[in-house]
Amino acid sequence: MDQFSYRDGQLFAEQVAVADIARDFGTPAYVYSRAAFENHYRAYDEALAGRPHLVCYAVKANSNLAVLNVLARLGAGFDIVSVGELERVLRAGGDPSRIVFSGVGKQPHEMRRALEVGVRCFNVESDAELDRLNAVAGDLGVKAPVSLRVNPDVDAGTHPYISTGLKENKFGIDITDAPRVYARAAAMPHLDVQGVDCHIGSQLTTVEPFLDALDRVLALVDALAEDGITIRHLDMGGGLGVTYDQEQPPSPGDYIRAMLGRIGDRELELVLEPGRSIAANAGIMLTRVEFLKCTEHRNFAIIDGAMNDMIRPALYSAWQAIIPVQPRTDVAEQSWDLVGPVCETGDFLGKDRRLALAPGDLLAVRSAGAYGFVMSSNYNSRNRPPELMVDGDRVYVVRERETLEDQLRHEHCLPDE
Ligand SMILES: Cc1ncc(COP(=O)(O)O)c(C=O)c1O
Ligand SMILES: N[C@@H](CCCC[NH3+])C(=O)O
Repeated sequence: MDQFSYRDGQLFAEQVAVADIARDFGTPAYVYSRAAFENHYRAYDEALAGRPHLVCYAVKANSNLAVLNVLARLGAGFDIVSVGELERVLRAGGDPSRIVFSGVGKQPHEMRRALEVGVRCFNVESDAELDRLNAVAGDLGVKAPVSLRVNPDVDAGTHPYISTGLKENKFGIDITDAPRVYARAAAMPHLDVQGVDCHIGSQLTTVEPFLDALDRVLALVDALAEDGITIRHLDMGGGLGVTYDQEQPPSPGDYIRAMLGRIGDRELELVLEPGRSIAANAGIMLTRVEFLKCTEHRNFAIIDGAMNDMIRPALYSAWQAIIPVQPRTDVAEQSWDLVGPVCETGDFLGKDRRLALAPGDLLAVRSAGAYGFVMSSNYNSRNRPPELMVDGDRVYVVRERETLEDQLRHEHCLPDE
């Protein structure tokens, strides 16, 4: 069920009129739905009920403490890529034994902290990282639980910037080289080989690339068993896409059932790292029209949200739906480019959108819960927007709007001569 829908001619977030949120908290602003986060997480957890599994929400998609806390309360695991994400999960009440640590460039201090708190597993991406982890674990006198992230060389059929499972990508260990690296890992005194991991890309809208990758990974698991290396868990990463426009990705249930069919009766715990499919459609970004500027060539609606607030359109030419909060019928629909105040031609949130607009109108950029606020910046010295979470008929400020003082706090002029 969509938690952002029209009622009585205006957009609601759960039980709250979005226009009231704009009145009370200003724009631009990110608005999340607690129920949407919960429903999206449960779709994974329920499809895996009855067999060993761990759904590790990919923190990078939206790392707000309230989001992590809502998911932690449901018993979620977490996929992290930095010690910063680790500390966020811990502060939000996440269970360290349900955390997997991914990422190509883990620092020794990050490994140490993760070992101290007892994360579930490190997803290791290179020989050199194995050596580093073995040394750090040795210093602490512990054994580090390890999975190798393999690169299965499959085409995820997604945007090149968010495809990660091809040979030419920086991620993972070439699957053909994996048996050698597993043998090395198994011989290291401070490592405990537990699993295999792969993540082939993001915003995948069909199951075939996942199944191609899975077939290759299962062949590896079977070959390792013959070499005496037992793999206990299989982490298939994240990557399931969402509907931004007309895409029709499989539901988490269909995607999971397809994978379980291939896994068959192998005794493997299934670990998943969904980010976008839990967070994207649990949020909108609210923005207001400042000016309408029509030229001979284009119609620009200049809005108060910009590329610094949401960079996906500028970075990937990503398309996200932009809808009126209070649709109007007193002016004609026209084609508008929705552009922000930042001094870049690439500062747009949408182009050629058919909308009936007047200055002061509120717009909602949909599917903004993932890779939205987390990728925001202070470019042009703009304060980042607040994050608000709706829960039923209540709205909570889960991150305050930044102030100029927040931005300047860490900067210093040179001392006087
Ligand atoms: C290792 C890893 N796991 C999980 C994710 C989450 O992916 P998504 O948001 O597409 O589910 C990513 C990002 O693509 C990733 O790099
Ligand atoms: N940030 C990207 C996805 C990257 C996925 C992270 N591995 C997006 O907005 O689509």
